[in-house]
Amino acid sequence: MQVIKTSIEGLVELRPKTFKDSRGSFLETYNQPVFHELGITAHFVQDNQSFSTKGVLRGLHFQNAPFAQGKLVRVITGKVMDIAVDLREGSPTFGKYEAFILDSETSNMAYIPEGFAHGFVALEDSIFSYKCTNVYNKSCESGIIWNDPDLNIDWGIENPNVSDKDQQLARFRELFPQTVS
Ligand SMILES: Cc1cn([C@H]2C[C@H](O)[C@@H](COP(=O)(O)OP(=O)(O)O[C@H]3O[C@@H](C)C(=O)[C@@H](O)[C@H]3O)O2)c(=O)[nH]c1=O
Repeated sequence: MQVIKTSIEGLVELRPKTFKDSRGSFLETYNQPVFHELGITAHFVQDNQSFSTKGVLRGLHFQNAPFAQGKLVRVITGKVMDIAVDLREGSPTFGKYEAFILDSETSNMAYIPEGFAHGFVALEDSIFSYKCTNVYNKSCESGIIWNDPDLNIDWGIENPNVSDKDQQLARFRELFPQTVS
């Protein structure tokens, strides 16, 4: 398992070793002792899967305490651009984001700790799979509008397919008024 650090503390890309033979391929997507050794000691309690057609954008989502979620994300088929925004107050990279291209060919993953908003856009029809460190809690759901002008995320797409719910999400400066000048 190769770990690639990002400019944001705690946010990493993971590249598992894939074993290929005449039958196909094999890889470990999660191995607790290995992850612990890599410094990812999160305890996962829920696994999710979604399917998105090309052009679908989901996010930017997070859950508030006490149901904040760390996420280990990857695609099973297809390709997405995955976005994680640092919302940890006091973090030197607060309000900054990182983008990952996740695809089934490289089987790479991203580990997104608690305290981040998360979203992705499907660059192909994609099955997206992720482990979470906390369970779903509807009343703790929150999010930021995908095209927020303060976050200024380059999604690389003009008119993504966004759910009605996600189109109603708040602006970054509405949620964090004290941190935006
Ligand atoms: C996230 C979630 C949704 N649901 C239900 C609620 C709703 O009826 C239906 C679809 O929910 P959503 O539209 O919120 O699904 P989706 O937009 O795929 O939500 C996900 O987006 C990505 C970007 C994330 O980071 C995830 O944490 C999660 O928020 O599934 C659950 O039952 N359990 C869950 O854990």
